[in-house]
Amino acid sequence: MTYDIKGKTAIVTGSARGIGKCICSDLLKKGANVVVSDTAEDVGNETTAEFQKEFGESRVVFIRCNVTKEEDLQNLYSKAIATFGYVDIVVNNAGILNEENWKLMMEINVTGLIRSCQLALDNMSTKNKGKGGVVVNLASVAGLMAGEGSKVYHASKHAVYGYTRSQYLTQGTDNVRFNCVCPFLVDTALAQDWDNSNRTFLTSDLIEKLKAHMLKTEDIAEAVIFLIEDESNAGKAYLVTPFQKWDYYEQPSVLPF
Ligand SMILES: NC(=O)C1=CN([C@@H]2O[C@H](COP(=O)(O)OP(=O)(O)OC[C@H]3O[C@@H](n4cnc5c(N)ncnc54)[C@H](O)[C@@H]3O)[C@@H](O)[C@H]2O)C=CC1
Ligand SMILES: CCCCCC(=O)/C=C/C=C\C=C\C=C\[C@@H](O)[C@@H](O)CCCC(=O)O
Repeated sequence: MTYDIKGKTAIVTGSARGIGKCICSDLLKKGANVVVSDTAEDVGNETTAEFQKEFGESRVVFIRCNVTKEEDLQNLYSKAIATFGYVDIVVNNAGILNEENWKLMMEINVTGLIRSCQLALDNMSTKNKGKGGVVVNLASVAGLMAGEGSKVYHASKHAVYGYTRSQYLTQGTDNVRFNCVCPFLVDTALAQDWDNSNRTFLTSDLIEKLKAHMLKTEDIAEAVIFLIEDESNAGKAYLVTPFQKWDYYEQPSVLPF
């Protein structure tokens, strides 16, 4: 079954630039109203003005939100609802790669994402008189495999994967659909940082190979739109790599019953 994005309202965290910005653009093309949200206020306002010019002033707003701050997240949801009437779609995209400041990375990549999911449920769950909705979380292939150079980043993305799949187990009572997308390396500022910080761990040969296969932000936005529209695969992780056909990641079963 296909979920119709037209006329729906979407929040995308960390969307001033990079993958998040591209997701906003595709959601707008599909007819959604969009909340651009980020800590970077200047870039966020520029991005929003760009979108307003292309898609109309009334369809997109910028709301500043640091996902590590409870009051910012609450303000994000309440202002989005005050502006557009309801929130149907949430893309938890904000994320950093910073092994030195690993506690902040866990706060952004894991704690902030989980808190945003809880607020999505508070506002969208049919148990709370919501109309249901869709949440897509940005995990990574780093959430499905080991990595010598960015161990805490890998741990954070394993957490996103585990949390998203666990939400699926109760989605029947909430009518809020959860999926995560697990991209390979994407050509953004974050990937550039990873390249620099991994030079001590990875051979230059491997780095060159990885860089030669970088995805584009458009690839990830396309995958996110696909997940939002595909109502039949809730709870699953969607693997997006340049090496195979994009597909749902099948985790082996652990329980013998
Ligand atoms: N670039 C890559 O190779 C891959 C990225 N990802 C994930 O995709 C997501 C987006 O990454 P990129 O676009 O590559 O990075 P990016 O660095 O280009 O964009 C991230 C955005 O998040 C914002 N942000 C940072 N801290 C924030 C906070 N506390 N609250 C709200 N916003 C905040 C930044 O200001 C920035 O606009 C991240 O979750 C990342 O882990 C997943 C797989 C591959
Ligand atoms: C790993 C942090 C990078 C941030 C971007 C991201 O989220 C996605 C990265 C995509 C690919 C990374 C590949 C890394 C490969 C090496 O670390 C490799 O040596 C790991 C081998 C692991 C294995 O199980 O064979």
